[in-house]
Amino acid sequence: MEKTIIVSNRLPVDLKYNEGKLIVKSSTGGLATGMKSVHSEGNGIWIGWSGLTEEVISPEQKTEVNEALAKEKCVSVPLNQYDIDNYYYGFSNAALWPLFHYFQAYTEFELVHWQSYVEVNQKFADVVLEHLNEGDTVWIHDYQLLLLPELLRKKRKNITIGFFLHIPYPSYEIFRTCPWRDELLQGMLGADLIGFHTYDYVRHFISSVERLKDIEINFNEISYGNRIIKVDSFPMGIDYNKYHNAALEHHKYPESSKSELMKNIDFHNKSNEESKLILSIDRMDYTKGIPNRIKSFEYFLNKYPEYKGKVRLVMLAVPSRENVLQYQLLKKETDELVGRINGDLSTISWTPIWYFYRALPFDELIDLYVSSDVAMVTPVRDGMNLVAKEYIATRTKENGVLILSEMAGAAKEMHEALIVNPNNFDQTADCIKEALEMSAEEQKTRLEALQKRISRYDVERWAKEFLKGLKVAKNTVPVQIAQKLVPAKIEEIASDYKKASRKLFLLDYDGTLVGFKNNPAEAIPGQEVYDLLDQINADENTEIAIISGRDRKTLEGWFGNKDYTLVTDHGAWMRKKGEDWAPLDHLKSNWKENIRPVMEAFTDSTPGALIEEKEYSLAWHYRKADAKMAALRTMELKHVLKTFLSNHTLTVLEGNKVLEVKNSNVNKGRAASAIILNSDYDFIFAIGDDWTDEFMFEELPNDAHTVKVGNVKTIANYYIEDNTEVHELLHQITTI
Ligand SMILES: O=P(O)(O)OC[C@H]1O[C@H](O[C@H]2O[C@H](CO)[C@@H](O)[C@H](O)[C@H]2O)[C@H](O)[C@@H](O)[C@@H]1O
Ligand SMILES: O=c1ccn([C@@H]2O[C@H](COP(=O)(O)OP(=O)(O)O)[C@@H](O)[C@H]2O)c(=O)[nH]1
Repeated sequence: MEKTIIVSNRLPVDLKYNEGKLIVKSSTGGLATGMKSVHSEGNGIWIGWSGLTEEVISPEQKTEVNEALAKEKCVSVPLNQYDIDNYYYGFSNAALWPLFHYFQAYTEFELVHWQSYVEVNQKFADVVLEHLNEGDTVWIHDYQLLLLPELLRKKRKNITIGFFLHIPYPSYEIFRTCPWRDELLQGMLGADLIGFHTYDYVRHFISSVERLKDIEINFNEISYGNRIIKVDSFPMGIDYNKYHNAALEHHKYPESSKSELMKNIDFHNKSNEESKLILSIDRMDYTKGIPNRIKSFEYFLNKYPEYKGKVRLVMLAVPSRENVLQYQLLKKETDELVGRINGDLSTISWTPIWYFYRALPFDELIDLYVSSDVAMVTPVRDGMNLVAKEYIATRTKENGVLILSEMAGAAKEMHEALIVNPNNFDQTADCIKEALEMSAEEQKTRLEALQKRISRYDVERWAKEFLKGLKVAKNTVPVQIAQKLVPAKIEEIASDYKKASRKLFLLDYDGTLVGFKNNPAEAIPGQEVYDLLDQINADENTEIAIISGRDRKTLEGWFGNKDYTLVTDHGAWMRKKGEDWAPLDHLKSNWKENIRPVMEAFTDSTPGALIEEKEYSLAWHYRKADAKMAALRTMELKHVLKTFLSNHTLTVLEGNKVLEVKNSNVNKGRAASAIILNSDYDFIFAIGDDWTDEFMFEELPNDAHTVKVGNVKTIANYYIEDNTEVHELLHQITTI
């Protein structure tokens, strides 16, 4: 039976030995808590690290551990202390984590960490491969396993692999600083579907792939090798009912079964009629904005002193990655801040901040969520943040206000929260006041909208959507690969030609009828070209259309006296056989004033590059430039141009060693359509060598014969190796 294998660094259970006894606990963290419900329902397994290193368990304990995990449908990847120090604390949490959260100054790029990251990803691959059967789906999670998709793909070409990144994907400018950026991207590209929480992360990822890998991307589809990789946004949800129902249960607690924490909260509530609780829950992580939150709370108390004695910040910070220096420093900073503020402001009956440095059991978490009037979720950067959603799910009495940082992925879906910039203490302080004073009616309206959305897009829906997307991605086959044009097929085409009564040849010029020259002006038609075309054109009922990116003047100079249809500027102008030149559309060209300086700047810094100005387009040629430098500069120019053009009906066309900006509603496809419109050709043959010719192939009827010059990706039916074969091919078709 086919199954889904979930793979993540951490298993949904955390194992510990206490005085020789094995303790099995749920892991904290959004990933573990979120995926748990998906895993428990499926028939698959979850592969990850158990939390115990190889050194601390005896062979007998190892068996006990594996049995305990098997009961939970989990399989462990054996990791030793070296792995944990270098792969987990090292590369994952001292390089990738700060880098992807824009904490560049905290980022440590150590070769030994990287080597261990590679080794451990291989260890994960080995365990997955042991459990993988034909037809299985593998869903890999998060930044600790960026290399795993490719490692699996190398061994099993046909399996379905999904990858989801739970943390932000940074802008290219940040990502490029990583010395192993190419390897990381290569690793991710082993997947069929790559998911992120938000479209911003999707955008950044695509931009990195475009700039570093120079591969073709069409909207959110990456064509890589002979596969299509889809990239999409899937905002993760929570197990809404679990939190909602637990909150309903909470309201039914008898006095006697209340936790110590709950008794303290009750005491606080009774101490002052107007007393309010503000909640803060996160792992102790510098991305969560804990010091900023404390400082803005202090700022609030000083700006609005009437709240002193009435409002408390309850802060739960869960210990996390304590071996990493920056986490230790953060703990110290937090302890000191809380100590100073409590020391400065406390009274006999009031402590402004209640601070817990530990993980709480689920029931006590619910106590906190349910008892808090306001939740402050103000990370400085966060992939999603599930605490924000959990708080909303527990507000069964339709009251409570969420203050949410705009830097959390969750802010993209939770507009009804009070959205703040966590670095703006004044704004945050005002938001705290607004939250505390918000009318019951407004609280209800905002909560209802939030609850509706969070309950609909819960974790189950998230997983379903991802798995559905994965299926679609797997079934998206790359555009058909053209077949080599063999002699038998040429004969078939020739026979069609012979039988037909109205025939059309659509011929690209550069790279097809003539070979490529370093200087475009030198690619003039030789006598051989004229003879061949004249011979074809002389055939009864046969027409020739030269369909080129060249400008009108040039083509007119070469073929003006011929009885052919001429299309220039990629389709901006056409001279139909026996007619005058006419534009295909009414086009503007004043945009050139803005684009020319950009191209000039790139020309200046790329020796050998040149600008060709045409009536309705600007082309940047780099065929004479150094290939390596040109590749880099082209990529940059393409990005700059695309950014400039996003609001215009302009497009950047990538031809053979040329980037061309032109009106997007002009292309060879539209020109080809205009030629065949209202005509009754029963034989159409089209041939071209570059990207711009694809539009022409696309627009032609299915029974047209389409040939690409060069064995590259194309939607043409056939290909020939290179342009030296073109003349002979045309000759054969028309004379056999
Ligand atoms: O495993 P740890 O090193 O102890 O860290 C806990 C988890 O933290 C991260 O969570 C992220 O995933 C959440 C769910 O998608 C998201 O809401 C949050 O914004 C992220 O920070 C990390 O991505 C996980 O791999 C860790 O297990
Ligand atoms: O004592 C605690 C505190 C928090 N959490 C859970 O930890 C997760 C934190 O996820 P979030 O997305 O907010 O951040 P992450 O820690 O994954 O970066 C949430 O599901 C919390 O309910 C927990 O299990 N025990």
